[in-house]
Amino acid sequence: MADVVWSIAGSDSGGGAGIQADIKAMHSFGVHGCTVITALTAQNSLGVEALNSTSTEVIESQLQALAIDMPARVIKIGMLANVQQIQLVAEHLSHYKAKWVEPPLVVYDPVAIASSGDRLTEEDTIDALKTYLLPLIDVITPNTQETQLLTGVYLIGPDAVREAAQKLQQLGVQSVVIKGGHWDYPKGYCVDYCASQGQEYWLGNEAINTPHTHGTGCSLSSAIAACLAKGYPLKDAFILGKAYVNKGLSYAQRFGEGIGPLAHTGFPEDINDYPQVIEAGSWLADELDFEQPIPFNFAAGFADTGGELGLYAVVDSVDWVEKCLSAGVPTVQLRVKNADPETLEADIQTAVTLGNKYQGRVFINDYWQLAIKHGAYGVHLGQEDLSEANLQAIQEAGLRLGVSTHGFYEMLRAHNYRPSYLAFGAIYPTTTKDMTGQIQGLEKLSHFVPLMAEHYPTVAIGGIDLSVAPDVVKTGVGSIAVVRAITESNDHASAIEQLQAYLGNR
Ligand SMILES: Cc1ncc(COP(=O)(O)OP(=O)(O)O)c(N)n1
Ligand SMILES: Cc1nc(C(=O)O)sc1CCOP(=O)(O)O
Ligand SMILES: [Mg+2]
Repeated sequence: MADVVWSIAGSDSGGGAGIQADIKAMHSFGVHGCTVITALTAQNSLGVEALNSTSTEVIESQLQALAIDMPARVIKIGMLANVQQIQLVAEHLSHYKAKWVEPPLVVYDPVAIASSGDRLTEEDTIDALKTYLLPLIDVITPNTQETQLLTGVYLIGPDAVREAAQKLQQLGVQSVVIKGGHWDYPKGYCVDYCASQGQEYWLGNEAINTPHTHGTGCSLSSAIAACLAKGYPLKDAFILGKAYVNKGLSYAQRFGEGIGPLAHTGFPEDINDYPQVIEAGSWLADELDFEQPIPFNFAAGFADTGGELGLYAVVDSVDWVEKCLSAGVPTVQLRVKNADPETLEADIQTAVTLGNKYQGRVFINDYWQLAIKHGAYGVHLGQEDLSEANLQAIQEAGLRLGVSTHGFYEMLRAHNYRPSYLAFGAIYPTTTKDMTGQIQGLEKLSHFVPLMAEHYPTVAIGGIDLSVAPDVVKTGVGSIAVVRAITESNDHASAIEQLQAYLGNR
């Protein structure tokens, strides 16, 4: 079932929404889209002229044909035209979830009203949706009107959005993405929301000024479905879906007399199409009245490193700091876990002194106060540390700040802080640290690097050794960070020499 996604939805004869949009969006993300057509709409850029629902027999035969040969990793559902269709699809989904060896994830875009304002489902479907379908849904992606229709909550501000999402979760939906295309707060911006597994994610960007928005909702949910099929976590699929739609709106054009369709333009490669992660301190947070943590330590813009970091050794003792620096490693991190409080401060001080002696960059992991106190070159922090460390103090002391990221969401979150470099991990499985569920692979690394290389030195970490280093370097990443490839090699000086040769003059 590798990367197969089904779309159970209506056909749009105008080619802009429904099945047609779904297939194009899925193709853009490199998954194979299959279709189960629930209705044939006679539609153009001016509106819906006729809606011909498919019979339940015809839907069932399409489902059966696919189930026996091309089971889906993710099933995306769009328009279901009547109660019979809802019941039939729900029965099949229950069966797949109970019986398939790899049960599919289900993404539901509750298409009730077309962007032209035409209603696309019969009036009595809402109760059936709540009873039969919603309890089977992993991710629902309603727009403002659909959210209001399903929950009765009017989306007048962020708290109302949270309340509506909770109501949908009480109806059995696992995760909720509420599309903000129709809100206008803050004025001129488009803000979207995702609630999943007890976490919330807010994304925002300036609204893209085009009348050609037909198919936006179908495309967003198909992009999310495709990314989930590729194994991306929902927060990353949410980011990519939003970037895809932003790019599609920028390139959208008219084909008839009315509203043109979103353009389908492949994987979003330009950072300007990506939304901002909204969190306290970030650009839209004040407008949305986000509560600020106490103490509030947000800071953005850190001292620069003067270029790429080259070979980056991550080691747990001052002995290793010296061995690496003396063998010519340009960047070394002292990463001491379960530190002995008796020796920690002296070790940090020694590491800083060694950095000065060998003219290498020495970063201190975690212990930012001691790094400031002893004038380290820089500090390396994880995502959790960003909310807790005193970033203003690090910035004022002129230390460089490196930040770990694991995926697109964390990458864009780190971008809010404008750190000195970004690390992407874990590229491969590693035994040095538990990175379960966070392995990125080379394909994602080759998206991260061009998105961020204009703004930052880039670092790849996790499972990198001599055998894979040449592939990692081919992505264009500026630095490779390694633990075991140096500390567990038989001959660390020769491992260092080889890794540096792969990196060339980076
Ligand atoms: C270069 C580099 N990248 C990532 C990490 C991981 O840092 P963090 O997320 O803070 O996790 P710990 O290292 O503290 O376990 C790193 N140390 N260095
Ligand atoms: C410390 C660390 N951080 C990672 C991340 O992805 O953030 S992966 C990792 C371990 C790297 O060790 P090795 O080179 O031995 O695989
Ligand atoms: Mg850390």
